[in-house]
Amino acid sequence: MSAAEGPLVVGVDSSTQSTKVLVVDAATGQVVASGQAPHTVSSGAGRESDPRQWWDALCSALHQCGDAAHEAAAVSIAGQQHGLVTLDGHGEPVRPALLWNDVRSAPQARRLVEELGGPKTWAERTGSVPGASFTVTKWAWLAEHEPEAVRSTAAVRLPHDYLTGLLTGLGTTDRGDASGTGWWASAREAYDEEILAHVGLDPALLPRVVRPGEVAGTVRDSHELPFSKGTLVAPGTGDNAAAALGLGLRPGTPVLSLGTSGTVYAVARQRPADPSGTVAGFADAGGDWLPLACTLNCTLAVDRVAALLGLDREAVEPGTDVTLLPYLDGERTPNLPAASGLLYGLRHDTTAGQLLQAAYDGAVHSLLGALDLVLDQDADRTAPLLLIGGGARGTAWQQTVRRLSGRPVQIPQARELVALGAAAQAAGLLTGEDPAAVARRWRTADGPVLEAVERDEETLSRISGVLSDAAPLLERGTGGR
Ligand SMILES: Nc1ncnc2c1ncn2[C@@H]1O[C@H](COP(=O)(O)OP(=O)(O)O)[C@@H](O)[C@H]1O
Ligand SMILES: O=C(CO)[C@@H](O)[C@H](O)COP(=O)(O)O
Repeated sequence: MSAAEGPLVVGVDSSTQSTKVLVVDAATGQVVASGQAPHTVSSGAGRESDPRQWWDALCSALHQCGDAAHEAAAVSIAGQQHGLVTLDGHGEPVRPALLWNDVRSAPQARRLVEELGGPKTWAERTGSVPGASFTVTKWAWLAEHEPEAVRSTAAVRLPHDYLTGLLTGLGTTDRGDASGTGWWASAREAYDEEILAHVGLDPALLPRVVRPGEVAGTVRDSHELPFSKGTLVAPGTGDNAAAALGLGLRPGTPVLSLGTSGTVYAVARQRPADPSGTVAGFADAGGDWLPLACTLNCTLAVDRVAALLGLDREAVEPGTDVTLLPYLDGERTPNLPAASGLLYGLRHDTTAGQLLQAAYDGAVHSLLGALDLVLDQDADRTAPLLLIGGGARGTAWQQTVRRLSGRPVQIPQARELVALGAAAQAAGLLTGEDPAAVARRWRTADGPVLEAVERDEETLSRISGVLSDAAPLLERGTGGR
């Protein structure tokens, strides 16, 4: 037996690049064991992953935790948002999942927005104007390009629903992840039958939306997993909503997450409805909301630029006039799905380190541009930005965010806040507490605060200028996609 004070809980983050598992002492928040296993994502025109690989990665990461997972009393799965998982009558994937960063459904997104009343109507109805990341546009793309796959589909799931379903044998989701589909009416907190009918998706194929604090099921007999039979399974949620739980976030505190995606968000009491489409009006995993803006190009894009230059990711040099818009995967914020990377202002004396700094600046510019739109009128605009995600460990990321935001930046010492948020949700099932209160009790957000420095307005306006002058090129794309 472990020397834990309380029952053990398991939190899972099944994100784009890997699965991370934490076994946590519910009494103290101490991480007693952890595991991680990678995923592969297709390259080329689309971004797809085989859902069975997420399950294998989960099994592998859990086994790395040894006996601790076997002792756990509850588990919760958080996952990358939006991905379209199509299952056949035997629960097997019909085809690989279409991921959040696959921009092939941009034409379907434009068409759906037009056909069903325009951006304002969509924002009022679902909280968001769906872009290519949203599940509804991926379903529309599939119906157009692979109608036989649609005909073979007996169940539609999001990544976290798929894994939760394999644990429990039941089809469930939660309000946080459901709000990223584009077929969940945020005003009514129910599936939107009219939108579903419009895209030809039978609501019977969708999972039941489990309420916050409700048990989604129990772990069924599985020789593959180190869980005990009967371990409670929490609703789970999307990864950003889980990180909000994991930070014990209170309304109005801004978070900037640097991972495969870049995201900026806050918890809000008011239901968001941004007709510009920049802010997605997600529900959080409790009873509140999670206005959020997301970029497709964050740590991977900057790491790619570093690799092209043959530099370590920290080898930045200051003093650049070069602008690099790192839209290697197309972009979502700003909404430029056909865009590719753009370099402007190169001179004989530009150094490789300056080019790398320009990539960081370009990635952070997009996120900070959306920050004011994410925060509502009650937010404290001088409060520290909480910096999380794999990139938050990098000095170049920390200093770029600090310089371009002009705000204090707090770096929580706890790592893996998505998995910690899932663990807090699992702990809440056992203790009856609000999961965000559990995370506050665990002091997950504690960490050093970097003082504010003067905001680098010159760089911000130079990037904004290039972005607006290059708009026709970026909108048109290179034709390669
Ligand atoms: N020490 C570090 N400094 C800067 N970046 C880092 C560091 N460690 C990891 N990263 C970045 O973190 C990214 C992964 O972040 P993570 O939040 O785990 O991603 P995701 O959850 O989207 O899979 C990697 O792409 C890598 O660039
Ligand atoms: O699409 C979004 C948010 O709307 C992304 O944030 C995904 O949820 C993927 O997350 P990571 O794998 O980067 O954590």
